Amino acid sequence: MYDLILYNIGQLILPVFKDRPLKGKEMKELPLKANAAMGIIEGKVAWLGSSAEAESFKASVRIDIKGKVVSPGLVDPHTHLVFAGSREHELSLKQAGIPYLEILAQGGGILSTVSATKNASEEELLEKASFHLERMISFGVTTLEAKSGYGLDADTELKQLRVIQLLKENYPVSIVPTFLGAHAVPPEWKGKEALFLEEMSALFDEIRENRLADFVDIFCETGVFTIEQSREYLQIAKDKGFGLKVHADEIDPLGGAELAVSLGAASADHLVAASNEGIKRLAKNSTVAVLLPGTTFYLGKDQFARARKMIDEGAAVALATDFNPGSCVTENLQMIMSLAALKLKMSAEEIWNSVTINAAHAIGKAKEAGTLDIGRSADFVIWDVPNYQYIPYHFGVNHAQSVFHAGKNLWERIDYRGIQLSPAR
Ligand SMILES: N=CN[C@@H](CCC(=O)O)C(=O)O
Ligand SMILES: [Zn+2]
Repeated sequence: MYDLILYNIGQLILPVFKDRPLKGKEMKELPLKANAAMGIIEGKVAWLGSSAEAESFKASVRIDIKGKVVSPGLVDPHTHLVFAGSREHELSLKQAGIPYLEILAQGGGILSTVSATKNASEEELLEKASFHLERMISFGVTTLEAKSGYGLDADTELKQLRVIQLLKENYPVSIVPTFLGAHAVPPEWKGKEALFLEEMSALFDEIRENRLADFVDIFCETGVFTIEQSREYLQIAKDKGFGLKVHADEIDPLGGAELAVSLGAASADHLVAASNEGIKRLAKNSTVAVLLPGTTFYLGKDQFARARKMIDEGAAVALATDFNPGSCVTENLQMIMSLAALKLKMSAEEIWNSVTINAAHAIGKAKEAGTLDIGRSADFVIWDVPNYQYIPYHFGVNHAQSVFHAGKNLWERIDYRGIQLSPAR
């Protein structure tokens, strides 16, 4: 007796799980089951087969998918979910051509969100993050990463990490916390970056003991932290048992990709300016290149990350929203899938692998998330589309019909109910 049977699935998307991310040509393989059915017991996938076979099975609930698409729950491996305030005033600065790093250097950008976040209570941060998280879920996300990084002092960083813990307790989705205390240099620490990093690394033990973060990340960029500062900081984190992530080569080609690979980081993120050498090293290793085309789009740039070169040379690529209040203000991972098709020239198969299994590898969750198989958590999305290629193709809207985590329905689209017009007079 199944708790739930889905039948008449037009295309069931089943990305391949390996003990490392899919690389290069492997990313073109996207196994699909046609006329499929899936049985769920106690929140786990208990059976996968054909719709015809499922007809005789007993189940508490049966859902007719009507030939549409079912995929694993999407995985968003790079978000800055917890912050206060918003920065719409920066739009006109951007339109006036003031670069992102210049706004930051003038004390705006990340630093203006830092002031707002310092002044917000834990409850206020939780309420705002919950709002954004619910939106992410509505777009089909059931596993995500969430970073701190808008505190840049012990109290506020820990406050953000505690809010991520509360989100984990409040929502039946999987959230992977990352400590990004090294997100910017606070004005009072300008010129004393190494000392500031010591201050942040002094928090590692407390964070580890209280299981407040799985990963440590750093913004390695011109005017923020150098390669050498980043290497030293991340090495300490690694020695303490954290997984590593790097905001790498977003704007200038500093060698962040090379750094991430040399430290065995789980991911190098952004990579818009990654060098040929950096791409070569990614291709030879399993550090996932987490690409954020929404950020390039939102910053109004023409030069996108060289995803084609990365994949063609054999690297593992994942995609994320980078949801944050300054450089990419969207919770919509489906929109990122469209940008990946249009701006990164990725195929639909590569895109799906990038928001499922490879995204899960980038945050250490590939054994639990990113594909569907017997014994795995039943995290899946029912999509109101005729085929998997349709989602990147029809952009800017929400194609999710129902979102499930561990067999539980988290979100359901409300259909158009019609408007009662008063009779014409
Ligand atoms: N580049 C650094 N950090 C974020 C942006 C954060 C912000 O602007 O508030 C990013 O990944 O894009
Ligand atoms: Zn980021």
